[in-house]
Amino acid sequence: MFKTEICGEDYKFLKIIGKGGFGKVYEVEDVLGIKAAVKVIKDEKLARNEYKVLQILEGVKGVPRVFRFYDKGSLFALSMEFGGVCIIDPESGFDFKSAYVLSDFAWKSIEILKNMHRRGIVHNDIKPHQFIVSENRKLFLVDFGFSRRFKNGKFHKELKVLDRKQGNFLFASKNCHKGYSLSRRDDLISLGYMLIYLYKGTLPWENCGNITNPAEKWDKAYSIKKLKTVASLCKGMPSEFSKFLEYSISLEYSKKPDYGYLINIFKDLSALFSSNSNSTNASSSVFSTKDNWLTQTYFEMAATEVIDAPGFKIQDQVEIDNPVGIIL
Ligand SMILES: Nc1ncnc2c1ncn2[C@@H]1O[C@H](COP(=O)(O)OP(=O)(O)OP(=O)(O)O)[C@@H](O)[C@H]1O
Repeated sequence: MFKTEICGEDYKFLKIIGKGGFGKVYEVEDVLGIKAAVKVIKDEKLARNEYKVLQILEGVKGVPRVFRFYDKGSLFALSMEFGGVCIIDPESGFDFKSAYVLSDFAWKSIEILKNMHRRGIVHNDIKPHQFIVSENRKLFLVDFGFSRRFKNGKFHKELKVLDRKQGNFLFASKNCHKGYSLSRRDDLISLGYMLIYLYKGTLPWENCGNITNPAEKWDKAYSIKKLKTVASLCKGMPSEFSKFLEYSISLEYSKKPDYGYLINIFKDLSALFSSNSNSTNASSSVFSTKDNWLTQTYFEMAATEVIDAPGFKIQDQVEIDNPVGIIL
């Protein structure tokens, strides 16, 4: 239960919006009725890490602004900008089987990762639950508990082999299974698996989730991942998705990804579906004609709205030139 002792009189509790492995996230509102999210965490190190990372990422479009850190001895909390609902929550209303929605989501997620990486941070736990969307379709990435700096000053950190796995077995890269320290490529690979999952609703190693022993679960999932080619994973999807995953997997540990190339892959694909009624004749289309209908609806979306909270300076919002489904 959300206790007033955690945030004093700063917020009124509205509801629980997330129960993760490490704590709970609450939807709250301040005295002015402005919503915020409060994440309560038991593990001090994780909580402080997330707060620090969010401070480093202050102003990055698509990352919630962090307001305060609360230290209550045995419980820690951080208050941040309220992002909305998870993209896979039925309430969000997204149909990721639509080429327009999926490719629009893809390039905007890559844009968030690009801007986060530019600040020297890798997320390390990319999965659908970490993407949330506001009522006005602003897309946010959350949960920076496992995030790390990948550089020491100017130089990329050296690759280490760790004796632990981190993140989620479903979306973890094969590098993660090998115990390698994670870098920019791994955020992209996890996003690649995630795009397939969003479209197909499953991944071939999903059943491993039934294995109760964590080490066995990870090992079994890895053995299946090793056998699956990118082509077989992306079968039935536009070739852009396999291009993205192939490229991300091919990256060396410390190589800076060509984000522009990746963003354009999906911008071009989404443009195919948003431009005109010929969209379903597009060579890469394997999607249904209802994409045209979706395009019409999505084009009516309002431009980016600045969500602000008292005591916080308004960040400059970088305009996106074409009005699209999900706003960064
Ligand atoms: N700023 C936010 N605004 C709105 N909802 C949020 C926000 N931050 C988190 N949530 C919701 O709470 C859920 C859990 O948050 P988060 O992933 O940060 O917690 P966690 O304990 O690390 O979870 P897990 O162990 O599953 O990774 C998210 O999936 C999201 O639905």
